Amino acid sequence: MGRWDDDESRVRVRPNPRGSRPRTKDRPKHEDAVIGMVTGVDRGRWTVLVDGRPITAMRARELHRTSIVVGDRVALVGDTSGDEGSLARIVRIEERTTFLRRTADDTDPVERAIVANADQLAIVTALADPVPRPRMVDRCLLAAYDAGLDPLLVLTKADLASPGPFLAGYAGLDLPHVVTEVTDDGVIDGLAQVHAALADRTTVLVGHSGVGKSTLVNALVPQADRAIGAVNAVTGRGRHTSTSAIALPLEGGGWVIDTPGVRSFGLAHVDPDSFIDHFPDLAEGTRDCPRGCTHDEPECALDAWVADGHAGPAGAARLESLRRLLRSRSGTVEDQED
Ligand SMILES: Nc1nc2c(ncn2[C@@H]2O[C@H](COP(=O)(O)OP(=O)(O)OP(=O)(O)O)[C@@H](O)[C@H]2O)c(=O)[nH]1
Ligand SMILES: [Zn+2]
Repeated sequence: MGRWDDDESRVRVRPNPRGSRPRTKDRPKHEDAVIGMVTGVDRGRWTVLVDGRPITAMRARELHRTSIVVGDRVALVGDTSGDEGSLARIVRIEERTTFLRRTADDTDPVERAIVANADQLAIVTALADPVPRPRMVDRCLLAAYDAGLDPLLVLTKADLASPGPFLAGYAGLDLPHVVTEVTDDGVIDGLAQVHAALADRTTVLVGHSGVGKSTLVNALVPQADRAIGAVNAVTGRGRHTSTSAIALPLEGGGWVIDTPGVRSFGLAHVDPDSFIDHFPDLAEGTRDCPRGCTHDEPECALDAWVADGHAGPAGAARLESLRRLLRSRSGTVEDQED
């Protein structure tokens, strides 16, 4: 895995793996609060959108170090005018429907919260230059399933390589995907399909450097600079100096959440016993496994099941991928591929 940027909130692992309990105890105190959505976070200041109006806010003392991330719905009190220099106070975080997070690596217990309330994870992968990394994609898929987000593959640079071979690796999964390429006149072919896949949804975009994610975000949200301007007015920092997530509104409805600092997902917060559930193309093959099978042991029934062709031609690679993730998670090997 690559290096990590630390510009995200850190939270300690909690016993509840879904871990997004709202704080309800101080609810009656703030009946006059207004509710907004967090669209950006930077150095202890949150940008919260209320009725289309960006408001700068700080975290109320009573929330202590509770992490508040992009996508969170929060209650604001104090100066909620959004006027220059004004500062509101976040006094409550509404219950989260989903919570995407990661750890720095597969054995590090410190979680980084990434995004709340998203419903889709778009894994942006170039078909060439840089070459696709199926293991990295598998890791993202696992993180998406675990967080309760629907995965979407966005395959870029189709002008350089055909999507067929890469998609064949996922034949057993029937993953939703869109394919794009920048044409000679600078237009993105496939952009309409991307728009359709994102419409009215809150989609987190992740991808390695150079896959064409910025190209895509700029095409999807041409007014991105203005939207980002709201954040800059608050922090005095430009987009390119910030590595934290930012939510951008899509014209027809829905949100795109760009995550410049996130290149991969450490999975220390995910129970290894649940990994197999996040490989739906393999899960069925565990019926004949011995009780308590880790699926990375000689008695595992998956080998025979995959060899019999039940998981299709991609089965062996997917099983290998599952096992590499399991070994990386247990700390026996480091996953060098991503
Ligand atoms: N051939 C080809 N090149 C593309 C395509 N999309 C983007 N690129 C190029 O790929 C390079 C990387 O694109 P970016 O959009 O900057 O990639 P990124 O994923 O945002 O990378 P970072 O900015 O490093 O995070 C640029 O030179 C783009 O012009 C495409 O569809 N085909
Ligand atoms: Zn097994």
